[in-house]
Amino acid sequence: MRPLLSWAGRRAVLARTYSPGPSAGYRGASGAQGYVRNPPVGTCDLQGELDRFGGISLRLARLDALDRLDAAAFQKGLQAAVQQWRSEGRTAVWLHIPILQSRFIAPAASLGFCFHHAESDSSTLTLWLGEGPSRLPGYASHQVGVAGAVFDESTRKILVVQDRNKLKNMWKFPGGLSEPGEDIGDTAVREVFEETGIKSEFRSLLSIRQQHTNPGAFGKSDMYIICRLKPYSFTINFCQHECLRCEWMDLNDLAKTENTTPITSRVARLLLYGYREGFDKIDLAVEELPAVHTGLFYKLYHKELPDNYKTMKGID
Ligand SMILES: NC(=O)C1=CN([C@@H]2O[C@H](COP(=O)(O)OP(=O)(O)OC[C@H]3O[C@@H](n4cnc5c(N)ncnc54)[C@H](O)[C@@H]3O)[C@@H](O)[C@H]2O)C=CC1
Ligand SMILES: [Mg+2]
Repeated sequence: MRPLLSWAGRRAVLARTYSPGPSAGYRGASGAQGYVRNPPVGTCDLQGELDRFGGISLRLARLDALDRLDAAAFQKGLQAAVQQWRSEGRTAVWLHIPILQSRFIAPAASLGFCFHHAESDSSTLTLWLGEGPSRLPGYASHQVGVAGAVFDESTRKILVVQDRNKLKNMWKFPGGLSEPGEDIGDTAVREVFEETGIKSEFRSLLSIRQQHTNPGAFGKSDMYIICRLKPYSFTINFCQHECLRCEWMDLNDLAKTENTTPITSRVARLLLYGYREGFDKIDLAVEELPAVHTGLFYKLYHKELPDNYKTMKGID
């Protein structure tokens, strides 16, 4: 969550606080423009940035003096800062701690901060200062897995694998977890290639499964998305670490076999229906559209609109 302020604007609202120093005259400067020169050695200069929700973001990586500070002095400084931010009516504190400064996590927790999330090199803790229960948004609630149903219309064969790491060896579609910033279709194509050696291209999205407290999702929920892919190579060279078997199987056989998972069986029947009646009956196609607020682009998946609805011509 980045403040929507220019650097000059942000400087104007920096909330600067000092813990009580040994000598007189060093008090916490209140007000948005507070400033104190030459803070005494051993004190803690905690500058935060105001966000658009009235919260303070405190990034320890940007504070040079912290290298020489011990946990107790940090706790004192943070306590004074929180007190001041509370009196100024701030709603929350976001505390970003680089992994090498993790000694500051426990002092923050003792003041009521809780973990919000962690990345490989940092953690973020929050403290709600506003009225009533916290309105801060939680972190990620799902992991996203994507599989590719690679279907060759000319032979009516579908690409299936058996997972080496499962207790029961059932046929399923190759797939795996999406990487940060990766489009759903790109995950399907990448995972299919990594696991089977088959090259393919994205055609459509076929189904979405949501499952809570999935054992492989570190306590989070799992979103498992199956895409229809079209192959453009056919020689299997499967990954020995992940797969036990890999085959091109007749789609009818996959739709009928009991040696598969319920979701694979259901999607096999869906594909059979699309193959016979037209894929427009089952496909969620993708289109890229511009986002209004960010200027970025996103992918929208939905059933194809009839032409007259695309143009809205001849529609009341
Ligand atoms: N119903 C179905 O047909 C199935 C659906 N899924 C879904 O597929 C997605 C995940 O796909 P996967 O193929 O499992 O992921 P993946 O293809 O991204 O990674 C699987 C590989 O990661 C490694 N790995 C995973 N956990 C590990 C651990 N704790 N320690 C060491 N290595 C580990 C192993 O090498 C494993 O073979 C999820 O969304 C899941 O719900 C998974 C299995 C069956
Ligand atoms: Mg996999």
